[in-house]
Amino acid sequence: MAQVLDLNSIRSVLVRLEDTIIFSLIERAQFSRNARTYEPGAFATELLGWQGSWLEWILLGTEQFQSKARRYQSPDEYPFSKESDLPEPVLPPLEYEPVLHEPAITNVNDKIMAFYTHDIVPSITKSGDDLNYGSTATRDVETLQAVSRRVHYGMFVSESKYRADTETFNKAIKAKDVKTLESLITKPEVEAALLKRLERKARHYGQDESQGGSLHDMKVDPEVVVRMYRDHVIPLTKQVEVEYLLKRL
Ligand SMILES: C=C(O[C@@H]1C=C(C(=O)O)C=C[C@H]1O)C(=O)O
Repeated sequence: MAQVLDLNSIRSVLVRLEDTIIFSLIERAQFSRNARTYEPGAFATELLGWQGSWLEWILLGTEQFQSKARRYQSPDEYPFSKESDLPEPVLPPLEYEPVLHEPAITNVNDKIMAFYTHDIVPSITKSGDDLNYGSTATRDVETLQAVSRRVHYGMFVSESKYRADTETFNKAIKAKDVKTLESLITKPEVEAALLKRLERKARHYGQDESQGGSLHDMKVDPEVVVRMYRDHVIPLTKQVEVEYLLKRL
């Protein structure tokens, strides 16, 4: 009998990542849109002969260095770059107690990159170009990695739910019944509480209590944060949960 995986402690990680993600969005919002950061073949090609975007170049370099520090041997970390482009760690492998079912692991970072660059960046930044391409890409990488951790943590949620009711899940998995799996993993009350908490946090962070008002430059629009979770983060987390279950047996 597989060991119980405590869903409440898993959910507390998701709550903590809300703060990380809101603060990383606030940091990114300090700079202009700097659309050239995301354009393949813009200045990154002139400068580096790199065919992708400046962000992709910075992301690859960051992930290659972090891969040497064993980042991607952790079961809650998934790279945006191709695994074949990442070097082996310089540190010896850590012996993790296997929690996730390895063949069921899925990587949806391409979808995270798409919604972040096409929807979120334009929603939290002022239009224009302030030439801060280094800071822009650095803040983008921090935000993308935090959102990636949050979405892929859905596999731990899924494993916990699976272990708590294996028989019910096995029936739906064997029937490839996606609708039933979606219904089994969906907790509307958890989602509703999360969106309310998120709105409160985003409204509060960046406030200067001593001045009684908000530091306008230190904030992101709480509605954008709520929309990001409602329309992208939560649906993608649930997709990860279902895709994980479909490959669980
Ligand atoms: C993450 C969970 O699974 C689903 C996804 C949620 C989310 O992404 O916030 C919240 C509740 C569930 O619908 C959970 O049950 O906590």
